[in-house]
Amino acid sequence: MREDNVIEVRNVQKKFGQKKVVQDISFNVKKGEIFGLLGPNGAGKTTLLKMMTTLLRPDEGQITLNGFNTLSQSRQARQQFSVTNQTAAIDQDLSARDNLRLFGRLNGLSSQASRIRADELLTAFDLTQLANQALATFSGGMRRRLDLAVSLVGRPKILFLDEPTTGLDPRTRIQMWQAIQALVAQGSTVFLTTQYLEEADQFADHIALIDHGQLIASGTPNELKQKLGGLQLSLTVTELAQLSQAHAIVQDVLKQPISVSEQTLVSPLGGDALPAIIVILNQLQIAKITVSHLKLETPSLDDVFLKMTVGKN
Ligand SMILES: Nc1ncnc2c1ncn2[C@@H]1O[C@H](COP(=O)(O)OP(=O)(O)OP(=O)(O)O)[C@@H](O)[C@H]1O
Repeated sequence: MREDNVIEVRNVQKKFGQKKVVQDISFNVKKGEIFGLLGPNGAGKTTLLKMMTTLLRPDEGQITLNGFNTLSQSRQARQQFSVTNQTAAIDQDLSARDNLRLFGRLNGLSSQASRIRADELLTAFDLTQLANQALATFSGGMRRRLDLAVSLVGRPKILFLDEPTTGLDPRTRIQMWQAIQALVAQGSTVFLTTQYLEEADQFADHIALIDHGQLIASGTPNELKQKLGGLQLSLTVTELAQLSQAHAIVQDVLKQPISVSEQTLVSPLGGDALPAIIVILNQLQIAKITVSHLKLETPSLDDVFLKMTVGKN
């Protein structure tokens, strides 16, 4: 294992019956990273996460957590991480504070240390006012916050999160991300699955995109966007009647596929972007085509996701 690889996934495969749900997937997660696993519904994210957290056996391949093999050293491997969505472990009849203290004790903290940790987490997750209420009275969002707080009690070296922000209101989402970033700042590594590309773009250091159980792309958000050809030109014509003429000019200069939405043309720019833009603007001027909006932009992760998974599901 390389020193800075906290998680190594090597040629992992899983079948359910005849269906190959995870097909020969390999990647590494480095210490202190937020690593996002993205993929459409049914891509195999949860299955992979279950194998990484020792809940499911891979048919082939191996996974190590801090160097411990999840099959042959499962006990040590389990000591390396915490995982959310284990709400079953939280006691409904106890208050939020008592649950956090109990988990502190179960994590080997002294009575005093678990009281202090519980209070820290209640504050971090804005649960102080509800701290003494029984969980049965909590809303879904409050439960999720407590669930994450509970998984942070022991300051895990690795934290696995399955769709941590799905269904949360914007304020709670921000709190979740702040808590995740605080944990990473203290040296932990976070592996999460998400459907929210803009969140992955903003917060993940590294992203793996899977589809039909296969790894189809992996890299930093910027690297993935570069795979789509880097910068793209977005140009809006003032008159709809001039759209097809503008389309022909852009097509002629860039020789790239152009997508059209209302009066806007979007096309990837090649390596020599600036001269191409100058030529386009000159030709538009000669043709007396007026432009209301001109923008150079990097593609979004949405574009990457759609391009790489489109038509395959
Ligand atoms: N225990 C199981 N037995 C049979 N098939 C299963 C089992 N668990 C998952 N599958 C199938 O494996 C495929 C991948 O499922 P998985 O839950 O890993 O996907 P996912 O990427 O997490 O999807 P989602 O985003 O919808 O949660 C799906 O086709 C699912 O129906």
